[in-house]
Amino acid sequence: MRVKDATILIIDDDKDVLTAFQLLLKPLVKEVILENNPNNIPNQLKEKAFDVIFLDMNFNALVNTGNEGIFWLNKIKKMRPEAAVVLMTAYADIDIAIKSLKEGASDFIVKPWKNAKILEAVETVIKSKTKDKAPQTTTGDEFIIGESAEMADVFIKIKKLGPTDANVLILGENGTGKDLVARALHDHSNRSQKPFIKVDVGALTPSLFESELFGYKKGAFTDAREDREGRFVAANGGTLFLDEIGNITLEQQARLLSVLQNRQVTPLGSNEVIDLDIRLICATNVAPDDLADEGKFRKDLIYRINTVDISLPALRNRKSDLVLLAKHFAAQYSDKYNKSNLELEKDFISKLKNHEFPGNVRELQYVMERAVIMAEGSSLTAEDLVFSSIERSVTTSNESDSLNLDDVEKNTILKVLEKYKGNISKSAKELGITRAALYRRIEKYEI
Ligand SMILES: Nc1ncnc2c1ncn2[C@@H]1O[C@H](COP(=O)(O)OP(=O)(O)OP(=O)(O)O)[C@@H](O)[C@H]1O
Repeated sequence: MRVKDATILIIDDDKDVLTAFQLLLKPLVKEVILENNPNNIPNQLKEKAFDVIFLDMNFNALVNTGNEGIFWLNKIKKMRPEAAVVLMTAYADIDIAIKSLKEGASDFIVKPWKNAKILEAVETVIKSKTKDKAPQTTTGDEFIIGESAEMADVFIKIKKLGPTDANVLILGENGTGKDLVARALHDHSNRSQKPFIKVDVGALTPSLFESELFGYKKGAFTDAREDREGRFVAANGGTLFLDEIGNITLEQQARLLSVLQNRQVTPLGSNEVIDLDIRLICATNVAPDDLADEGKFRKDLIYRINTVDISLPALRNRKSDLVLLAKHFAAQYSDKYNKSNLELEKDFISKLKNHEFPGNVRELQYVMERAVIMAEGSSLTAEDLVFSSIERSVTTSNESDSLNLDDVEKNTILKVLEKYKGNISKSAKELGITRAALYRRIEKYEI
């Protein structure tokens, strides 16, 4: 469909906004309908099919929760699922706006907006409506590969959140691409020309935590032979990426919180207070449920670092990306090792799909590098695909070709052991057998 054939509904209780929309869109589209009372939305929808609906998030100036926008969004999607809804939001409500994308909104624009942004939103949603039925092949960032619906969601968030200064918490298992996403957020921000500083806070000892992050003055402690700038100050003007944030002690959390609250840091042994202007991105492989455990993690810190979160899906939960990524790495390593671009044979792909990839994309990357190095012929066959004992193949029983009972039992045990990271008690409980019975089977199957 073309923009000039579009029928557009604008819902906002501010008459000036409605007039501005009308002046802008009327000459460009088929019809613009204005509505200043959200309670009339059902009637409007009964009368006409709209292609695009611009919906204000807050109608009552006194209650700025944005929930009213979500309420009306749900109503519209129920009555007219085919209509593309673009939410209009204040900057402070950006996290609610992001949530609205999950609830079915097609896009959102942040107030105050430029006319170009509105036109861009109309064009984008009309374009995506036109190719709605085509398979999704979004590759949001040049280096982040993925065409699954889960990754499309991630790309939208990178694009939307990048230019804001919102604190982002990236969640995901090891090797799912948290580093890449942090970098992409920085690259999409206005700070992209400024420093991007990464600190693996989970790996810092208690004494290093302070000196590394806050810096120190010469003589502040025995080994402080000269002044050293902390990572907070190094990131000033740019982005600070704190990785493995779920692994720091409660005491370290308190120190971090006070810096983030005050937006100031004092190097060890110094009286000088340094103002900070940083965008904070944090990442963790700790599951959200565990982060909610107040014995391990301060709620106030979680709130501060997590204006919005981005969850990266495990590779085993987005099999449609698996082959795409495997081909990408095959090409990359064929190039690196001066081999002609190695194709993936069918048996290679099916072996790949039967693996659980507990190490996610990083594991796939290693496996592909090894396969390319070992390959003899002009294509990759199942024989070239070797999972090391660390990344042991955990073939799910229902995906396995074998219906042999022993194989099924062995695979189930492997899967459960993997799930509980080798914890015998928890695994035995899940399998419904005693610890001794589990040990006997581990011995029997040489696990
Ligand atoms: N979607 C993707 N497209 C291309 N490469 C990817 C993708 N996801 C991850 N990778 C690659 O996989 C490797 C691991 O990614 P990354 O270091 O970002 O993961 P991580 O979640 O930060 O891991 P960890 O929790 O262990 O730090 C990197 O080499 C990265 O380039």
